[in-house]
Amino acid sequence: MSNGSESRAVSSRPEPAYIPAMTRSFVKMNGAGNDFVVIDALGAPFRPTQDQITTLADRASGEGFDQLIAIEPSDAADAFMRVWNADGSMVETCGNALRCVGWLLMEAKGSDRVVIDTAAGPTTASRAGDHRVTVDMGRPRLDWTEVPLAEEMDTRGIELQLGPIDAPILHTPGAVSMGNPHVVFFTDRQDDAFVTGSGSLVEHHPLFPEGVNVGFAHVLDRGHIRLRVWERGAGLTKACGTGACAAQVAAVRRGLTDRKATVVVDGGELTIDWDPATDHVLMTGPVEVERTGTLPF
Ligand SMILES: N[C@@H](CCC[C@H](N)C(=O)O)C(=O)O
Repeated sequence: MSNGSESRAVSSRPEPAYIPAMTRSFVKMNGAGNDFVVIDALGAPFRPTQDQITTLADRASGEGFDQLIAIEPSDAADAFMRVWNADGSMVETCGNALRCVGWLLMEAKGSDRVVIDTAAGPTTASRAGDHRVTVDMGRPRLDWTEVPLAEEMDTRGIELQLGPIDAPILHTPGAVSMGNPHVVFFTDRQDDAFVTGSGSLVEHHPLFPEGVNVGFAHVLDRGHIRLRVWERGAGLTKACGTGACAAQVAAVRRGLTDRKATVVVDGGELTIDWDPATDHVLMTGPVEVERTGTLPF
């Protein structure tokens, strides 16, 4: 029969602070086509090198993803979500990943609502149907950079400072932070060559020393925007959640859409509702689990 002194003897053995995982399992997920490798780092720290991330992100030889996501412990929330782009850069947040991580946490906890902390601040995710999640993305920031183009860029400014954009610019472009930085151009030119060429030009422009996500938005009517986004550190993706919020905020500010609109992206649709009562942007969209796997590190 065991007694207190025996158990004390066992627990007093020196133990390592944590036992490093030899391999690590992951869940491959996507939100409207924007895809992620999601790691459970609640029990053991996960700090991949830039080389490991870019190798893993490769769609030909690795698992392939737009962003790598780690779910970490948090004192202030249900979890902390860490985000790396496919190029290995660590960034503030990711809207589509917040829906995926929110869904995973709600499934694990059997709850309908969770709080997820990020480097951009805490967010709340709640169920909005089967494999659908709403995330409260908080208040948009319109003063995130002091460059002359910041809040109300004009077409002449773009020509002078960003180089010619080879497309009709239909409305004044906007700069919006959803915790991460976005510029939004309103144009009906959205072909791959244009989005890739102009997107990479603007992403690396000296006006944006931290880089920027670049949206190309075509307003279809007061309730619909067709959007393609060249993402900082990831290139052209099938969807960008924070980009959809930024496009809708910029469109509302220009009187082009109602406060609630559908943003049509390459991989599906996102509903974006900029609540006038709270000034918060609510994003609703799908969550998909593709498969599970094991990382080699
Ligand atoms: N796909 C994301 C945004 C991911 C980060 C972005 N590329 C950045 O560098 O800020 C989303 O759904 O919001």
